[in-house]
Amino acid sequence: MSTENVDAVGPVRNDPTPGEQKTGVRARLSHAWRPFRRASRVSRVLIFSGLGIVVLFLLMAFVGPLLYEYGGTQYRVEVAPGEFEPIKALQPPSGEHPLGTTRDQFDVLARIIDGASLAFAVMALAVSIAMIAGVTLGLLSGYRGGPIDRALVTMMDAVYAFPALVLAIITAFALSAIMSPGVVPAAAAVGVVYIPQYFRVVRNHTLSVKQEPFVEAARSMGAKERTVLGRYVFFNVVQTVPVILTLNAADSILVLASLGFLGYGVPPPTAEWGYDISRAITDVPAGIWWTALWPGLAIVILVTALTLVGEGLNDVINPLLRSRGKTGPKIEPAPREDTPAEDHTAGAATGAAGSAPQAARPSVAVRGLRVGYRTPDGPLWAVDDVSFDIHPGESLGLVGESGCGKSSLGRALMRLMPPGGVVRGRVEVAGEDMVGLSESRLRRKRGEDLGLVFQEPMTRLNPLLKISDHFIEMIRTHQPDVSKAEALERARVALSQMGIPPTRVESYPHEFSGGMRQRAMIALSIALEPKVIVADEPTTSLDVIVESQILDLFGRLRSEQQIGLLLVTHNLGLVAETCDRVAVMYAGKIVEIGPVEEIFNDPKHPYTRGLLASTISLETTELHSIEGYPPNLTDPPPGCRFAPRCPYVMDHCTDAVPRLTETNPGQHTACYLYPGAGAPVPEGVRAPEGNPQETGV
Ligand SMILES: Nc1ncnc2c1ncn2[C@@H]1O[C@H](COP(=O)(O)OP(=O)(O)OP(=O)(O)O)[C@@H](O)[C@H]1O
Repeated sequence: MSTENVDAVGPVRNDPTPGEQKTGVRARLSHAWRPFRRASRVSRVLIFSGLGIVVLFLLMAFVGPLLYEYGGTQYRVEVAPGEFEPIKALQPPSGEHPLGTTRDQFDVLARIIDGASLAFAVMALAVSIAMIAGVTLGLLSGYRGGPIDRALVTMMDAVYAFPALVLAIITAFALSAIMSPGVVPAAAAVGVVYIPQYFRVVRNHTLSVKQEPFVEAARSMGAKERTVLGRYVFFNVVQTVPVILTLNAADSILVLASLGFLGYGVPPPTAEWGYDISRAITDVPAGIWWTALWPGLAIVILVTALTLVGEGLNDVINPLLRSRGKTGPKIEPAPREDTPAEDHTAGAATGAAGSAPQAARPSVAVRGLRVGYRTPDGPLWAVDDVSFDIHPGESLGLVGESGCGKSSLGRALMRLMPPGGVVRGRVEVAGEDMVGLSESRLRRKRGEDLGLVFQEPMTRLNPLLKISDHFIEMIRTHQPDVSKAEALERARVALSQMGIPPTRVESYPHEFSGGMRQRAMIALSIALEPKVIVADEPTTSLDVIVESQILDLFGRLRSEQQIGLLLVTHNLGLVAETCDRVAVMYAGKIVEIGPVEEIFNDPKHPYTRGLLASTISLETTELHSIEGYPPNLTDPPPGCRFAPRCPYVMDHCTDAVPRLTETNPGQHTACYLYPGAGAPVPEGVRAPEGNPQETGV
C-alpha cells in the first residue's frame, strides 16, 4: 500500500456555486456531496464499493453478536438450564455451524464476527494514536525547524528503518512490561509503526507549505499568523491525512493479523483472525479447509475494501487528480478590456529628489530606507538610504540590474521580509510609518493600504483554495462584518472588472490560464481598494498580449481609482509604456530618479546611460553593455558604488557617496559629473550627452 500520492492531496471544499443557495442540513449535505459528484466515475465506484464492504463488516461486527447464537469464545452450548454440551471440534460447514468449527471447539462464524469487532477496535485506536502523534510531531518539527527538527527527524528515521512487524513486536514486548495484554497494547504496537509515515509527510508538507509564495501572499494581504498557520499550513498539510489514514487502516489489519499469527497480539482465546489462521495451519494438510479459509478471506476482503476507499478518496480530494479525467476547462472568450487613455504626464513634472510635486499628500513616502539581511559573509544592505514618494494615481518604475535591491525595496514597503531581514528608515503609507507599526496594525495596512502583485501568480495562489475562498478570506480578515455572500459578490465584481467572467469565481487556480491568474491576483490585491500597488515583475511569465492587458489594467486602476503603482521590473520598455517616473537603482542606492520622459530622453547618470544603451529597440544598430559586475553588497566599494565600472570615474568619486542633485526639471542624479552632488566638477570634465543607444555609455 503506498502513500505516494498523498503529497498532492487537495481539499474537500464544499462551497456553494452561484445561484444555488441552500440552507441548513440540506445545504451541508449538498456541499459535502459536491466533491464526490465532481469525482470521476471510477473513483466513485472505488469508494462506494469499498465503503459498502466496510459497512457490511461493521454491521457484522456490531450487530452480528446480537443476532448470532454463538459467541467467539464459546466452546459449549446450554442444552437445558445448567446443562452444557461441548461444541464438537473441526465440524465442516453445516446448518448449525454455517462456516464450521475450529479445533478449539469454537464456531468459525462467531470467531469471524468477534474478530471483526476486534479488528475495528484495534484499527481505530492504532490509527488515532499514529495520526495524533505523527501529525503533531510533524507540524512541530517542520514549523519550528532547528534542533527540535533535527532530533525528531533522526528519531523518526531510526523508527522508520525497522521492519514494521519487528517494530510492532518490540513495542508489544515493551508494553507487556507495563500493562497486561489486550486491545490497547496491541493497538499501540500497531500504531507505532505508522507514526513516522504521518510525521514525514506532514513535516515535509509543513516545510514546503510554510515557504510557499501563497503563504507569503496571504501575509502580504494581512492574514493573521494564526490564519497562516491554521488555514495555509495546517489546512494544506492535513489534507494528506485522510488518505494515509485509510491506507494505514487497511495495513493495520494486516499487522494485527501478523502479530496474532506469531502469538504477540491479543492473547487467546479472544477471537483474532491472525491467531485463528495460526491455529489452523495443521488443519489444511489434513483436508480441514474451513478453519483457515474464512479468517483468511475476512482479512483479504476487509483490507481490499479499505484500500479501495483510500485510493478513491485520494482521487476525490485531490483537485489536480480530479481534473485529470475531465475534458479540460471551458474555453472563455478573450476578455475585452477597454483601454482608457493613460495620463503619463501625471506626476511627471518637476520636483524635489524622489518626489513629484503634487497637491495631494503622497500615498507612500519613503525616507532613508535601508533593507538588510544576515548572510554568512556578514550583514548585507540590499537597499541603502533610499527616499522617494508615490502620489495618488502615480506610477513609479523601479529598474536596475539583477541584485541591485529592487525586490527587497518592494517587500520592505510591506515589511514582508524573509527571516533575518531587517528594515530601517521610514515608509509612510497613508500617514502611518510601516516600519514602526505593530504586527496587528501592519496586517491591517497590508491589503487595505498596500496591495502586492507578484510574478508567477500560480505560486502565489493557494492551490487548495478556490478563487472565491481567496477573496472571502481576505475581505473578511480585514472586514469581519462583511458576510460571506457579500464577499463573494464583491469577488465576482472584482473579477469581472478584470475581464474574468464572474462565474469562474468557483474555479481553482490551476483551472485558470496564466493571464487569468495574474488578473485574479490583481483583482485580489485591489479588492480592499489600497492606496498603492507594489507589482514585482508582474508580467514576466506572461505573453505580450496578456502583458499588454495587464498594463491596461494598471492604467485603468490609476486613472479611475487613483491607485498608485510601484512597478519593479528589469524591462525598461514596460516602464516607458506604463510609468510616470522612474527610479534607477544600482547596488542598493537610487542613482537617478525623475520623469520617464526626461530620463529616457536625457539620461544623466553613466549607469542609467549604460542601462539604456544595453536595451534593444527597433532603432538599435549596435548593442552596448556595461562592463564588469555589480559589487558584492556585503562589502560595497567606497564612495560612488558605480565608480569601479564607470567610464567617467574621477579621483574623488571614491571619497564619498554623491548626493542626488537636480540635473533636469524633476530629474535628480547622484553623480560627481554634476554640480551639487557634493564635490566640485573638475575643470575640463564634461558630462556625457546624447542618445546612449547611439553613443554607448
Ligand atoms: N533573503 C535574503 N538573504 C540574504 N540576502 C538576500 C536575500 N534576499 C536578497 N538578498 C540579497 O540582496 C541583494 C538584492 O536582492 P534583490 O532580490 O532585492 O535584488 P533585485 O534587484 O530584485 O534582483 P532581481 O531583479 O534578480 O530579482 C542581492 O545581493 C541578494 O543576494
